[in-house]
Amino acid sequence: MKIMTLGFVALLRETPIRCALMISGGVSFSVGNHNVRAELLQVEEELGRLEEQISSLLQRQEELESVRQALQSQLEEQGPASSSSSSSQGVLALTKQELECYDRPDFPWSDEAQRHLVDTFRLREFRPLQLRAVNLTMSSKDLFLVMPTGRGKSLCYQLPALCSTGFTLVVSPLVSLMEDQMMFLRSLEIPAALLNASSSKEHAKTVMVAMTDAKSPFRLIYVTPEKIAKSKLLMSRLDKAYKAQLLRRVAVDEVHCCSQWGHDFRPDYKLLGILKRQFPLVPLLGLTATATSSVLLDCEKILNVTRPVTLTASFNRTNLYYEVRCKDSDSEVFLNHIADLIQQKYHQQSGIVYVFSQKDAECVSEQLQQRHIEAHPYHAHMDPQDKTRVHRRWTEGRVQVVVATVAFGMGIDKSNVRFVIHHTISKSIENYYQESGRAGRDDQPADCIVFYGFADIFRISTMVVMETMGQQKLLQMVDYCHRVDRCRRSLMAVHFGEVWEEQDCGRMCDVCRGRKEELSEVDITEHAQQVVQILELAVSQDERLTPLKLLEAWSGKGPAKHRKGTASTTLRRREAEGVLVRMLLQGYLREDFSFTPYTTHFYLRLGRKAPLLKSASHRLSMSMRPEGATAVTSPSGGDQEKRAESKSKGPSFEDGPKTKKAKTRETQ
Ligand SMILES: Nc1ncnc2c1ncn2[C@H]1C[C@H](O)[C@@H](COP(=O)(O)OP(=O)(O)OP(=O)(O)O)O1
Repeated sequence: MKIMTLGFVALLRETPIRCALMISGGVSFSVGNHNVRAELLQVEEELGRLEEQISSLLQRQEELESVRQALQSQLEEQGPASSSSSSSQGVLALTKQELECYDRPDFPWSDEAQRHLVDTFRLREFRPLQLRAVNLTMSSKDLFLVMPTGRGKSLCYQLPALCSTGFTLVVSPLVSLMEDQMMFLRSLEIPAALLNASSSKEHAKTVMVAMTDAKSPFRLIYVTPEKIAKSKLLMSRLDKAYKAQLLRRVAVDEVHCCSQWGHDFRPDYKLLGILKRQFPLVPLLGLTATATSSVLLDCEKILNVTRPVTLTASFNRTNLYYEVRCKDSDSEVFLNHIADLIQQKYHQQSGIVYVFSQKDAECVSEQLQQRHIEAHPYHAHMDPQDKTRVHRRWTEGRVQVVVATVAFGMGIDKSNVRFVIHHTISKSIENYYQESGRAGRDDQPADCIVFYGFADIFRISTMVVMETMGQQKLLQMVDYCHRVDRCRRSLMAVHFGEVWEEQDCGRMCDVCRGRKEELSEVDITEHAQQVVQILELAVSQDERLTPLKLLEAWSGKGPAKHRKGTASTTLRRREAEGVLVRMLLQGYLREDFSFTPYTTHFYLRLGRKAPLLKSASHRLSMSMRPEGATAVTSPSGGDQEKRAESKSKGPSFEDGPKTKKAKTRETQ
């Protein structure tokens, strides 16, 4: 941020336009006899240049961040500090050496913990940070554990519960999540209980009595935050249990729900501070898959924990292969493509196909069934019993593919999912990370493939139009799909405040696997100028164009008035779409919406940077991979897979007679 501000001030000083900043903070333009349009163009040009400089400064900032991380880890090798173990207030709870002691297997409880890991949880070994977290909480330290979804946070309180007397109180935000956990614990024969608003009086009484009974079988008691906030009886039982030293640990799942800054704020989580106030000697373990340091700091205050140890696991899922494919506009061809993929590459393997809507879930699953794939739909409007049935049959391996909306999310914990295919892009990178992250929970290789289609951008855009930042987040997802010059992982990492270098990817994305020398930077200025002309014509006619109408006019089709005196393109459809997306991402185009009682319409309009294209010196380019140049394959890809692949690569200006013409024109 600092860099941006300084850069901005310096650039303002250089700005040649005559504008006087008024002391009141307003801006007065000394326009005089100048043509307003010319001056506006100059301002726009200057803004465009500024934006480019800001973007290169941001890139530099990113590079410096990565150098800083490298230097910090060098220091950590030599010295005592560790950023991932500090309390979120920046005061180190434990030094690096002290923390490393918690990886040792010689604590008094270590043998028992190892035995439970293997015999009770049927796992071979701890995943990174699990052992450390177990030892820290067993040593009565307050702990915040930030770990990506599916990495095994639950084990970090469930296993200690088995190695301790008394019980662990688990606060969880969703009854369905608690029920899943209960089912899981039951399958491992671990006695646990659940208290929520719909618990029967009899059941609640049994659980409350058990809290103060040293011989009670329950090792874990799950409650909703509402129950703690509203039930005096529960608090009095917990008080008694505390005094009898039977309340041994408190685990707050989804701890980010405490903070208003977190994305899932739950008002009742704000009241959980009472737990540490009433039971100061009981260690608290806060778990989350998504929390920035400011959110954690807020949680620390709300929960009344002082200087907890914070363990942060990397969000990089190294066993997942990320890939983007272009979606064929012919739905039959596209469906065949998905079906071929599932039949040839994931034969008898379990997977999920994420779709945009309930209708898509039903249609796509039906079409896959027609192609002899055992696929079933899953969406929010299904009967709960049907949902449970589909989920169960899929978990047991009797259904190969679930074709689902995002309703198929929380509580989905099948370990051997070998592929997650996105039939439509997600609405944000964070969403994509979560959804695709349901693959490969067993740490074995798995593929995450997203099919990227031009029209889908606008379908989703109208859906997220009301969400704060909805549009920006969607465009980041589009950027993730559109780019062919940057490692998919590195684009994702930014969203988790991490820096993953290409070596962290290990050639586990299509970009890193493709050959860099095949990429070409194509000048698309003239194409972009043609688009601007068409939109200017529309403005002069007081019309707005949808993306499809714009493409139509640009291809010399549709109503003549939309293309009067403008040039039509010789680009192929996919190439033309690529140019529009690039223009949208770069601010040469912008979105516009209109609302009717029944639907939301989406239009493309001239963006802030569009006037720059009037200047002869201004160029716009786009990185491209020639079609069919690289047969990228994911870990288990075969020959057939390569053939399917070459059909679906991104936009190209380089092959076929049509595009050669376009290329010649570009360089004129
Ligand atoms: N050490 C381990 N080795 C292999 N599998 C493990 C290990 N620890 C946990 N798992 C498995 C058990 C579950 O099937 C899966 C996810 O664990 P879970 O505790 O539900 O994740 P989580 O709590 O981090 O995810 P979420 O954020 O979705 O709740 O990982």
